[in-house]
Amino acid sequence: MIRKRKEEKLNPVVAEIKVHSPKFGDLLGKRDPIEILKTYESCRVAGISYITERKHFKGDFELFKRICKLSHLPVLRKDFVTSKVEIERTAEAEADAVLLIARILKDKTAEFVDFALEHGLESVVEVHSEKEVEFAVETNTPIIGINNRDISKLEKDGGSVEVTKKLAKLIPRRFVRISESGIANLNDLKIALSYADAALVGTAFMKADRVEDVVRSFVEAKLC
Ligand SMILES: O=P(O)(O)OC[C@@H](O)[C@@H](O)c1c[nH]c2ccccc12
Repeated sequence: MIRKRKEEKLNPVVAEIKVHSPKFGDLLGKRDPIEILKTYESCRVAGISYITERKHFKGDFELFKRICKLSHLPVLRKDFVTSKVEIERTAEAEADAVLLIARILKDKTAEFVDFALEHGLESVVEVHSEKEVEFAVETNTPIIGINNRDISKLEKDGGSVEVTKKLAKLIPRRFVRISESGIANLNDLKIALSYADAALVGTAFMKADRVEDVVRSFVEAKLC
């Protein structure tokens, strides 16, 4: 008798290929970012995130385009987008989603979300405060990202999933909610996924000695 393989419930984890952090410095080392991508994919993460910002995160738009072309998973472009040209570039790169930061765009957030949707991109509107949640819920974005850190502090603040706990309940369930940043261990992940629909992790994966082991532990952990 062949036992039916029990449907494995995987945790919805978006894995970030984060090559540099203002707080920790170089995260990539001598590794090939495409190998990191393949490792993430082999661990059955839900999606891929990549920061294209150059100055503080050492992003590389050409690498971003390669990631979009090579990955079979949804790819999110993270940057401090302030112009619609950047949305067009994201769409031309054949990405699936673009981060739009409510702190930056404020009352232009809704217009930028619609522009992204018109260009075939999903948007992730990022919030870190109640005020920013107010901007986000007025838009047509399908996804709201709760940044557990204050992005203006460039990661110099710790970042706690308590921010997700505080803001998630202000976000109607018609939105997909992603808890982002400062998710360092399975306890953080458990809290994040108690309030949000998915979790986005970068540093904890990139700093791991054995990336595959840590990513797999996050994706396969029994959290309930
Ligand atoms: O490395 P962490 O703490 O797991 O965080 C990842 C991601 O959330 C973070 O890099 C991030 C969230 N929003 C951003 C906007 C721009 C640059 C980076 C980010």
